[in-house]
Amino acid sequence: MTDIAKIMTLAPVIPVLVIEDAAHARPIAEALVAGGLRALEVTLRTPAALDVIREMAKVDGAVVGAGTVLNGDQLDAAVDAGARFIVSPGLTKPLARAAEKARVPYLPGTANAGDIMRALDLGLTHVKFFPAEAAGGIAALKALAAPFGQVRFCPTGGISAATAPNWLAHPSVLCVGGSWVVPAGAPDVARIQALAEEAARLGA
Ligand SMILES: O=C(O)C(=O)C[C@H](O)[C@H](O)COP(=O)(O)O
Repeated sequence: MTDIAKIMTLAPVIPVLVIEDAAHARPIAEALVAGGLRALEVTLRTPAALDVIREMAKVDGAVVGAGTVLNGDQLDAAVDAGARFIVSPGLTKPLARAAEKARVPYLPGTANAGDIMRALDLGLTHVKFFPAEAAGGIAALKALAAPFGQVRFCPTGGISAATAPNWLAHPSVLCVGGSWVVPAGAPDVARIQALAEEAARLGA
């Protein structure tokens, strides 16, 4: 199983996907991969999410993960559906243990020094910084990165194509996450591919 560092370095941006209709899954994943984004985070926020993971997992080049995973049952369901990595908005010990048991790469959300220390206690050095803008923005990330030199971040939450380069410029940031690459509603695959191409060039 690929480790989370490899997944975080496949591209500068992990698109965060909220997809209502499993019929949209494959065309969206194909457009994202064609645009250069391979790690795709399907949030478990819609009833279709597990079917979306199943469909996207069939797309060549896509490395499909599950986001908004809140507990071990959801983690197991996502892995059964084909998720190859797991993302959560926060960090709990039971979820970290479930990821370890399932041997699936796991990116937990952290927002402050205590969260990061709990992640380190659990052997997790690669974390999300969420909600990135609301939790203090780049100034907060810089302050947190100083005492945690070994930690690598994926800031997510409130980031756009315009602000992503500022985050990616920080040496502790391997990638950013964001929902801007796939606008809500019926998919416009040409537009999604163009947004993915732009995102794939960020930080280059
Ligand atoms: O729930 C999770 O596991 C998450 O990953 C949270 C998402 O990353 C953010 O909600 C995306 O934030 P926006 O790009 O501002 O829409």
